[in-house]
Amino acid sequence: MDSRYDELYKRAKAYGQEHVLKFYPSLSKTSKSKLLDQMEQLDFAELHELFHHMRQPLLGSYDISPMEAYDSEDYSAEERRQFAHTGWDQLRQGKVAALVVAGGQGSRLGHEGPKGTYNIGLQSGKSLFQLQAERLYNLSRRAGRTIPWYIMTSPENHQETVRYFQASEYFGYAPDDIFFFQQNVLPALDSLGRVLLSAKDEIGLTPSGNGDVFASMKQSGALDDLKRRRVEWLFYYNVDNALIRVADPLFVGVAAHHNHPIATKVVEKAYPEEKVGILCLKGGRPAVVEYIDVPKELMYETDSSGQLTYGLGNLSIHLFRTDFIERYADTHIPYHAANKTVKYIDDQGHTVQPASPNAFKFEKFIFDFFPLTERMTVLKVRRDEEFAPVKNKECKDSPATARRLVQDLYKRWLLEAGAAPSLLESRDIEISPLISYAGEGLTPEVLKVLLDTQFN
Ligand SMILES: CC(=O)N[C@H]1[C@@H](OP(=O)(O)O)O[C@H](CO)[C@@H](O)[C@@H]1O
Repeated sequence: MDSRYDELYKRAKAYGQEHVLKFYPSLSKTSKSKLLDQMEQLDFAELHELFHHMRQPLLGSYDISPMEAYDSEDYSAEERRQFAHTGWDQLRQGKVAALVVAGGQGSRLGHEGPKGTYNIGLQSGKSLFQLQAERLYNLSRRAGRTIPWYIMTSPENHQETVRYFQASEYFGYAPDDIFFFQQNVLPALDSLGRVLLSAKDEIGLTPSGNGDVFASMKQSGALDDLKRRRVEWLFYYNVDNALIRVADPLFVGVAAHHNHPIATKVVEKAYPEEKVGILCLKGGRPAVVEYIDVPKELMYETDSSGQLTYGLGNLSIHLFRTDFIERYADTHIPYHAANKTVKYIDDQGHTVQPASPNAFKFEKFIFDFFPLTERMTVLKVRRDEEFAPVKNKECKDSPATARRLVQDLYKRWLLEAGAAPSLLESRDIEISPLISYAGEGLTPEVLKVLLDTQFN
């Protein structure tokens, strides 16, 4: 055995994890060094700490109070104009970039491949990535300046994502203006806190959550790139929202006007059990309580007007000021533990596929950065204009519901632009984001072309 092995064995043993080397003697030379490389990346002390502290409840209902939000529907036409003007100014000056967290696979939707490559079934067959790219392209063209796009993948889908963009010629983007980087990973632990092996020569690793995004940006050079470009606002969003208004100028304008380090968009929850986190104050500071953690009594609590007291749903649409990211990229935010079913290799070397949860996965959540600022801008928007999540194969938040939401919005835009209702009654017309970002620009000429090309 070599000295590298000895050193790592000692390190692992100090934390009761030496079983990961159980099959080492029987491994090939390549497998041996692969396993040792993996071990070198592990922080055994951190894993120990994580396991032994996760049982303490992360939050209780004490300390939580409702939060105030600006309602975009309450803005006058003049205010909207002003905010949009400010936002466009920021875009024109190159002060805005977009960041999509896209580490997930489409497996829950029955799609083999990165979730962003999933097509929700619009006539055009455009993928989620393509819809986003075209919205960004539309804004970039009008701003006279490309909006840099940061794409966080996972080790599982990185190559496929990059290849997909290459094959699509980056949807018209200059490859230099898209920055791919991978999210961090860490091992899953069994009920005794032992690291699980996914093969005799491999430690099972799972993504460490969207809350690690700034750390990953820093490690990958994406943060330096952001600074080099003098970006001031980073528009953060989830890959799975088919109606995402990427880099929305109005939102940027509102955020820049108030100039708190973070701004976020919310919607009124559709029903109390909806699987969205809730925006609130915790100990007087901005926070999100994730849906799995919301205590029942808070979930159903209503105010004197019958509205949910905690009804501000988190859309995963945030703006972060770059100086905030820089300052806090290395700050430790807590891990959330989840009990999951994880396939593993047992001590005899057999593959085990458990029938019930056997392991803990650990994730950081992006919104745990919120309490680091005393105040943030919260903007309530219209759900039917901005939120069409694709999470499940069927029923709620599925491709079918998302597609309906997208088509209904297009229909409203067309009606507002003067299309005859009878024309749209039983048919869907798709509006390319290259033509309209948020319903603008649908002149009679454009309408005519749209109707002609899609009806004939
Ligand atoms: C950790 C995290 O970011 N959770 C977010 C995120 O949920 P997921 O179920 O992880 O997609 O997106 C939701 C909106 O789609 C938001 O309500 C929730 O709080």
